[in-house]
Amino acid sequence: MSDLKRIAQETKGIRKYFVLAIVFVGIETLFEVLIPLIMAQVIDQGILAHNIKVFVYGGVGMGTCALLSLLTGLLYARFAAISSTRLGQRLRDLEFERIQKFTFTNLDHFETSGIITRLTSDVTIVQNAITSGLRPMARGPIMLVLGLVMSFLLSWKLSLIFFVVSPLLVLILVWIVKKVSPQYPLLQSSLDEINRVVQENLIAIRTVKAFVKEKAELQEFDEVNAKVAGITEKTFHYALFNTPAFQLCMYATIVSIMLVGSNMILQQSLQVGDLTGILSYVLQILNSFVMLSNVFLLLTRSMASIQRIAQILNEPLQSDVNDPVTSMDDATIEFKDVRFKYSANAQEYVLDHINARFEQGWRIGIVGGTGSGKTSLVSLIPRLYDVDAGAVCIGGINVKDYDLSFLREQVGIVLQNNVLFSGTILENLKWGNPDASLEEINWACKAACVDEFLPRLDQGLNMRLSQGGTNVSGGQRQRLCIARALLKHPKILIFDDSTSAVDTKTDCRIRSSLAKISGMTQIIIAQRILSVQDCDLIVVMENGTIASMGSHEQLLKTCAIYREIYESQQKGGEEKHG
Ligand SMILES: Nc1ncnc2c1ncn2[C@@H]1O[C@H](COP(=O)(O)OP(=O)(O)OP(=O)(O)O)[C@@H](O)[C@H]1O
Repeated sequence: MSDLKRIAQETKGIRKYFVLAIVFVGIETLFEVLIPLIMAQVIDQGILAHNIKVFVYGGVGMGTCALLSLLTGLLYARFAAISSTRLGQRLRDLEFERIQKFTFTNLDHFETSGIITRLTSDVTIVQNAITSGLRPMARGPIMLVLGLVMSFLLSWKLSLIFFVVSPLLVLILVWIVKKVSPQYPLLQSSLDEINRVVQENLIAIRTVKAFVKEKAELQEFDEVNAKVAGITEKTFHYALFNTPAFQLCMYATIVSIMLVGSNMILQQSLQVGDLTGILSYVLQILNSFVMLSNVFLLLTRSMASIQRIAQILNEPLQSDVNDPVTSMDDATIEFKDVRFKYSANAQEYVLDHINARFEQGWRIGIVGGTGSGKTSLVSLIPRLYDVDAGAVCIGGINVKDYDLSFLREQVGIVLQNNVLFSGTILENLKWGNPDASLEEINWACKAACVDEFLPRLDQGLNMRLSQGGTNVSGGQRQRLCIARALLKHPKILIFDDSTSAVDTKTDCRIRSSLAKISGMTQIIIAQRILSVQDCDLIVVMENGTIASMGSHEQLLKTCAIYREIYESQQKGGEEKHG
């Protein structure tokens, strides 16, 4: 219920359409319910009593009711469509806005496929609940109550039959709802799974083809597809009982009313018109039960989706401090006894007791084995993740005290697997700084060695990149990402193994251009010692701790791990050249 409240809070401006839709469907139902009552009068006091006046007035009355019912029905449909469309738009906006504020920790709580389902299918289900559910939800109770009142007015004795049949129908409907409702969350999570398989396959389609894994992929898809079909079948298997249950009860009631009613007509305690009227109300009353059970099913399905949408809207974000710092005079970075792990339940810290100081304008190299914590360490600087203990400070101020957007503007990061977006190369570069002049763009392209391959590309800066930038090589992509980050003119620039796909000569050229940029604190994570050996400080990571720090020469003398990496790379280099 709190999830429903959460969504309801966000429906300002839409509620009036929602209320209007309910009001019009209510009026539509009232007119519809009046028709059998007038019909009973027309038969008894018009046709059977040969009173032409009652017949004509009754006919006009029924026609007017039908016309007004049609008109209000149309108005209902319009307002229901507006509420549903706008609610869908609002929910997608809210979710997307929230996701943009997510940190990596938040993102770790969701699968990408689950986020996509929550933005698409779950929103559609909530919208469907309005378009298909609002009408029966309003009509059901009105028809039920008015139908009962009217049939009691016509003949209370005959109407007692409803009290025998209705509980039976209610029991069947409750059983169906109970069986079906637990299936809906399962159905939505199985849709997540199908999205995941399709998404992974499409993203890694080149790898799939290179490993000739099409069959295995097809099999995995078939399995999740069959799972979705299985759950859907199970869900609708129970839901299908609705119609036969309704028909059974309806025919049982009609037969009983006909039997008792015709007896009453014979004994002259009931008129033919009243019996016809009651028979129409039988249909209305039982129909309203089925409508209500369908609404229940729709609501349970949309409640499952509302809960999933609310998970995104309620995901706790990194809190901004009250008076956030929005200036950075000094880009010196300090790690003060930092401890960090990705999950609160994890046994061991990924980073443990990290103490280090990187002076402003320094170039800091970070090396270490895979999984030693290099990426995790630099992720704490722009608060992609937050420390569990200790503090990361920039210019003596805790990163948590900075305005988050400001902090991230000051810290550029070129990730290991940075991606480009569909659009031209120029648009991609300007993503780093929309106001960048052509002069600045040329400077960044030169520094990142993009100028080496740009003239060879079709249309140069205006070449269109495909989604993810897959129509340029890995090394070219990395260089474009570096140029993009340079255009941001950050105070701190982090390169996370971002020249791994670039040849050694180009890597060397990029490094020497970067060395010329003064005042910017640069952190370079690299596998190759060659990429960091001229740095002011080199940090050697091992199992989440700093094994050693110093210059290249110092580390060669004092750090066995560093020496080992260096020597193995020297040997590799010699063997290659030999
Ligand atoms: N999002 C994550 N969730 C849980 N554990 C993670 C996550 N990212 C990394 N880890 C774990 O944290 C540890 C450190 O990973 P990290 O990526 O910082 O290492 P690294 O030194 O940068 O490795 P590499 O050189 O391979 O990139 C590893 O054991 C890794 O499995």
